[in-house]
Amino acid sequence: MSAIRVKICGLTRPQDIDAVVAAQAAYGGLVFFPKSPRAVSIAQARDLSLASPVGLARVGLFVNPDDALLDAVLAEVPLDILQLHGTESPERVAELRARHGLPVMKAVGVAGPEDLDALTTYGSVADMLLVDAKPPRDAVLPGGNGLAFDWRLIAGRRWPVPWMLAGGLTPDNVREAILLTGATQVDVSSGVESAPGVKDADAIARFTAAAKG
Ligand SMILES: O=C(O)c1ccccc1N[C@@H]1O[C@H](COP(=O)(O)O)[C@@H](O)[C@H]1O
Repeated sequence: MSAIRVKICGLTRPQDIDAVVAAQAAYGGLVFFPKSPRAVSIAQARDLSLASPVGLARVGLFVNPDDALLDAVLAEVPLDILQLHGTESPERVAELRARHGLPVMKAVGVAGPEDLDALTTYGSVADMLLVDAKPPRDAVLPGGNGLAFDWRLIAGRRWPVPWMLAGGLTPDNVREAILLTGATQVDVSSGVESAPGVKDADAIARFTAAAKG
């Protein structure tokens, strides 16, 4: 069996959970960022979380969340991992990890070699790293833009914690990305959609099959 673990991010409907489970993805992501076309309400997220089978890790994606938002979500929605996709400092990552008792995956945007130091810094406070493309300066979303970075920048790089590769991955390029970077975990959002915010079950199946080789 392949050791590659796949995260499908931005699930909004019960049939998305079915597709993720059928494709044997390891993680399902729920987006708590109102500007995203994939944003879910707390009620929606609760239903999706409760419909997730044991074995599918439920990841809550937040962008610079304040304590009130996290408290409101976590009071209602069972989550297994917090994904921080904003400009949270290392101190804030450590604080949220301790405060909520959940593993934290910190996203770090990469565009050039100068961005790699941040991975080392966050690798000492987070439980997992998400190595994503740095968003364009004028982007509305800090992720989920379907934008890839130059994978050669991290080829063969390792950090003290597990990590996932993200950014512009698709069923057509994920295998090459894995082979080039050595990633054992991959994350996708827009690359498995038929329209912004609408997941495509067939694309999810093709993505996971390609990732797992
Ligand atoms: O998916 C979103 O809408 C989103 C919003 C805000 C921050 C991050 C978001 N998604 C994450 O971005 C990466 C890459 O996405 P894509 O595959 O390039 O579309 C992925 O890690 C998502 O978890």
